[in-house]
Amino acid sequence: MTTIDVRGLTKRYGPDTVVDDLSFTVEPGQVTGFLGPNGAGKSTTMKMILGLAAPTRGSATIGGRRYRDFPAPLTEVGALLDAGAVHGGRKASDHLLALAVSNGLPRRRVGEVLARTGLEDVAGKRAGGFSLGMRQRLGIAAALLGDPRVLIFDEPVNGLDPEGIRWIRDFMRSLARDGRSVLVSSHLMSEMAQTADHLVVIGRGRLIADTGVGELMRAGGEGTVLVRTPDPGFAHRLTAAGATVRDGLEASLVVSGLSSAEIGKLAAYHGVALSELTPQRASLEDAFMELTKDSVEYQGVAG
Ligand SMILES: Nc1ncnc2c1ncn2[C@@H]1O[C@H](COP(=O)(O)OP(=O)(O)OP(=O)(O)O)[C@@H](O)[C@H]1O
Repeated sequence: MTTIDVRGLTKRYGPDTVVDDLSFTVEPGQVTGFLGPNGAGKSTTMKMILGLAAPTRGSATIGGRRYRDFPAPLTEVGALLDAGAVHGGRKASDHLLALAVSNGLPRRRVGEVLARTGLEDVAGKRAGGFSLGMRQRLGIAAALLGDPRVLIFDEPVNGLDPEGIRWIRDFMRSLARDGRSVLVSSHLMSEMAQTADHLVVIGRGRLIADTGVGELMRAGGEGTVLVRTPDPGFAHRLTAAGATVRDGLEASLVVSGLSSAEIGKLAAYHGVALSELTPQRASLEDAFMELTKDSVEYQGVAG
């Protein structure tokens, strides 16, 4: 079982600390989503894990060893940082074969990874003519060549159409089911909510949350309750009972501070008819915005 261990990882570029004392663990058998707004330091962290950038302080190890200490890194860790990094004039199979041969991997792996990523039919086509989704698959095929236990993907769904996103999502999950450790970055909570089991959230280089998807949902707040009633005085009764009430869409009331059961009892006590009483779960997107609101680089101002 191979984990990624990040301990006190710090990276400075000149006066800027872009990764700041970051510690987290990526466990096998699950997809860990690595989330943060643009510029949060996700790519820099991944590069340090992969030995492509040197930490200013701290360490990033895979199964207890640094990336650059692996004699055959591709058999330990597969990574996709930039799907554009493929020689456009080369056929997909030749691209993979060149990688396999130069890394001492068996040639049969080329056929195996082409099959696993559904690229068999286009194996003889030049990568330059591939759609972004196909290039992404080719990058993933390359990452899988050494059959590594650990996989790292930087924003793999960026720019993909819904079908491509679906494919990547299912593929990440299948890699985790194999028992591999999968670290995937994204700046979209909505995407990660459907893909990841565990979330590591950073903002301005610092750890904000290291949590299961379900726990984050609960931490996002107890949510609100949507109430509809023809009784114009009920809002006042809710406030008097300790709730916070604001006007929602189409004459509804958005109530926080009381559960739907408590609101129902209050209505019954006062003989008020309710036409709707719906608990609203805080979405992961809300939880994420709440967590990272102090760390986004540029905040839009609502008009
Ligand atoms: N080589 C470098 N030299 C100087 N600054 C850098 C370098 N690489 C990254 N940075 C800065 O470090 C910060 C973090 O960048 P990074 O790419 O790691 O963030 P990110 O979370 O991956 O963002 P995004 O989602 O936009 O890719 C940014 O402010 C970026 O400008």
